[in-house]
Amino acid sequence: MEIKDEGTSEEGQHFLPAAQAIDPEDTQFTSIQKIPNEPQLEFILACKDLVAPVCDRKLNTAVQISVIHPVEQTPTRYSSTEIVEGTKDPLFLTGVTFPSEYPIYEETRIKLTVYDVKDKSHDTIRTSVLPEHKDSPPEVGRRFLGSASFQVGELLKSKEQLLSLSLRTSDGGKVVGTIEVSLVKMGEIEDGDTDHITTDVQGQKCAVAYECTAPDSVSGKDNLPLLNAVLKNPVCKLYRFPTSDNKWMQIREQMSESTLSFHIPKELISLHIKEDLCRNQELKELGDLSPHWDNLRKNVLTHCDQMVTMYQEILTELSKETGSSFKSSSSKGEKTLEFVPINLHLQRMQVHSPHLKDALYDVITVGAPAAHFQGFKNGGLRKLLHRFETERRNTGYQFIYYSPENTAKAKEVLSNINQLQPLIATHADLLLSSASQHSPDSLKSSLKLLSEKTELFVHAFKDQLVRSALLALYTARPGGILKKPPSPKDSAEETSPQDEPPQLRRQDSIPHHSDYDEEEWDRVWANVGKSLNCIIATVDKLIESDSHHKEAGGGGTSKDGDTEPSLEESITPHPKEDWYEQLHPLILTLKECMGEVVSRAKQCLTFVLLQELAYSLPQCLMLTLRRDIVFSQALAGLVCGFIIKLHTSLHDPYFLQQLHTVGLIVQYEGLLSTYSDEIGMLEDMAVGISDLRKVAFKITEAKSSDDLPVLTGRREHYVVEVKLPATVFESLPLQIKEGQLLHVYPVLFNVGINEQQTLAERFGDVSLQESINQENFELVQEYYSIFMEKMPPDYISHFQEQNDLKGLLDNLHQNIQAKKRKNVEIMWLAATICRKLNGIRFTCCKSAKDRTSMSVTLEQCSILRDEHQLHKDFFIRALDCMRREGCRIENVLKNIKCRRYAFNMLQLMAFPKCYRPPEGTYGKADT
Ligand SMILES: O=P(O)(O)O[C@H]1[C@H](O)[C@@H](O)[C@H](O)[C@H](O)[C@@H]1OP(=O)(O)O
Repeated sequence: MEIKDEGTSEEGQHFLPAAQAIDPEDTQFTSIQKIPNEPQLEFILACKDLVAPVCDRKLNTAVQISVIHPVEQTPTRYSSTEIVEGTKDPLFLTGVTFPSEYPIYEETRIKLTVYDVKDKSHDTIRTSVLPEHKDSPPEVGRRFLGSASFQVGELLKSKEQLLSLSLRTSDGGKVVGTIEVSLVKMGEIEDGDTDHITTDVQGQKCAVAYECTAPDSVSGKDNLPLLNAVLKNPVCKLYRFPTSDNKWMQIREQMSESTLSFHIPKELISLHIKEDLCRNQELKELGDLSPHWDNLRKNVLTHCDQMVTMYQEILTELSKETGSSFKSSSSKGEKTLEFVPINLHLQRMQVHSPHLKDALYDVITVGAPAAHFQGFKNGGLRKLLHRFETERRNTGYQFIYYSPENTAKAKEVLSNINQLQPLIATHADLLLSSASQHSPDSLKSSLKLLSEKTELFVHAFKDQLVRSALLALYTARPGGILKKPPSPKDSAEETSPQDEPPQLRRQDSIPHHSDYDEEEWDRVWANVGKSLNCIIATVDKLIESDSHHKEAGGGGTSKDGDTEPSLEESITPHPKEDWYEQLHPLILTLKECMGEVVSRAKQCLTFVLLQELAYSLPQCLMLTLRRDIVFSQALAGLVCGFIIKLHTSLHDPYFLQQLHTVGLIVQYEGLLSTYSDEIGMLEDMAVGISDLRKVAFKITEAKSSDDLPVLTGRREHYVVEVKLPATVFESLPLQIKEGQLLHVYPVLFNVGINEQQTLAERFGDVSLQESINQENFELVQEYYSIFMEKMPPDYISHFQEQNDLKGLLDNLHQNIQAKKRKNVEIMWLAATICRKLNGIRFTCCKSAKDRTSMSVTLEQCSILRDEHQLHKDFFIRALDCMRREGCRIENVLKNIKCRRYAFNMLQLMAFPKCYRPPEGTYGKADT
């Protein structure tokens, strides 16, 4: 017989009935005193002397927790405990926690309903989220035992912060046992008799006494505004697990979305639009070209303009998503959301265990950065880019081949020019203003800055690429005919644009032209240096004659440039005018020379970019789009991970030192299979992650409390400016405060674990995974060497004592070499190495929903076992608690509105054992 509970709406912390979340009447209720960002209320549950209605078997019990808001009568399901098997005195390891945002008051009632679960496979019947739905589906597989309720205020004011409530049958009559509710304060200790606690190994007992140690603050409070601006909609879970010495540890699990999911893509797309508009303009300003090149340019411009329009449309669409901080797995193929990372969350575990320092473990979970809308029929970026480059190199009859490095160099020089030219102009104007003030000191310092920037400018053109590009452009002008065959000795590395025989189309050829005056560029370029030298000489002369003038008793010039009028001044031309007038024409010449260099260099380098775009339109632009999309998803995750890492580690001076001297390792765990579409996803992901090397961070002082990071740069190099509150910023090392760029070292290790991977291993190809793991192992080793070299010796000796990093690296290497099937050891070792190196951890699968959830919960429990002495007999129970009632099942719910991991039995048989979820939590789900 199934006994139905009264109608309640679906549980789920995000899905509060709207009225409940925003009701202005809430103000009439008594708020719970709270610490910022800490949960408002946490408690744990245990039952005693439960009476089974029919003595057919031992009880398997679970408690469902519902909330009755003061103005409402109906309970809203909030959470559940795990199922405790075979006892009438169950002690639940899954507790209850209400995050700081939750509308809960002293007047709020909590209802506790105890069920006897007969069939675990039916336990997750709560398949849809219908908060206002009053008629719950029939409770298949479990029967109602009894319920009790209390007001939050009663618990808070209770003597020992413990309530012992009678459980009654649905008619409110018969008492069927007692339920104990104990308030928990993370870091404080609970006493209790836990003789009957069930373990993985049945019959084990655990005498438990909480011991009180002062909670160590692990979350810099000064820095909270930053975190609050970035993290949204937290889901919180609470557990208590026994330690190997039979004490309790408390674990709080938290999962939050991030506003950066949308903010970073929007910033990035704006930059792409800016960059591409500028390039398109430069293409238009290339001047006259011969018909072949002119047609090519027109064609390129048509496509490029279309691309810009498309980026603008995507940005417009994204801008409509104000306040969004989450893209669900079911939206992964939506065109307008392609730049947004899939299901991005911070997964945090906070541990308070006896005798040990409180600890935080963060993993960013996110769908593998990949271009789902474009699809994977032809593979992903790693393959597509390689194929594109090879074909381009070998098909040079319509354009000149420049290698990706040279194309990147052309972009870099162009960007340097665009930055330096206005800067030099400003310094030149400042020099003139110092001259008009007749201020020798300020003149000297203006000159210094002008010289530095001009030297950088001149230096930017010291490249063979500029010369070869100038010649190439010359030949592409109307009437520019190639008279001589290419000569390898003058090589940059281009192939000829003309229809010459294939043997002449070599990688290192350069167009030649007999009429081309190769030295002309040298003259134009040298003129900048010469005019700077003239300015330097004139300034020296002016300052020298000024000091002679003063020595000879002339008009005094005070240090700050204020002049005192003298007799001599009144009869000789005013020195202020002299200085200005002498320098003014020289500055004009410098600007003119610079203008000439800029115009020539811009044109010829833009011509190099034209070559990149000319090949295989529009595919080449689609490839850029694909790379931008994948990079955007990866970048949003990275910025989120960086900010969170910064927030949690700011108090650690060694971390800060590591940050500016070494940089941070960012380790991605991939669970994709090397089969079918996921090959393409992995190929996208590998490029997206390695492209993150182009990103550097800079920390600046925030002007307001919700300052979000700002992105600058272009496709080859981005800087993310992270803003910290003044008080925190002040405490940073000087190098960071001065704006030193902070680098990241992204690495990816992938191990496919599902049934598709079995197919890949048996009948397919796993070489992609093998080469990614090998390549990335080398990167980790490189990072480790820099770390050992740059961190201070006293830190290193302590670090080596604590951690056998060398051993872990050797072990990882052996496992990668071993080529064992589904060798998950690789991921565990890589994650451990990353944590020990103070890095940022990521876990990804296609949607970051199912496999990722298995992996992060396994990682959490492994950490509890290895670092916090989780009782070994409770490992599986802890894992099941987290998978059954923890944050990750909420993650599944938020993504697909169904509380089931999307695995079937067959799939799970292919999974390594510890990646299989507990019975009743998986099944067919419409993903
Ligand atoms: O979160 P994932 O593990 O990528 O979700 C997979 C799941 O592993 C698989 O069993 C299922 O058949 C679906 O393909 C899930 O992917 P969705 O992207 O459809 O959620």
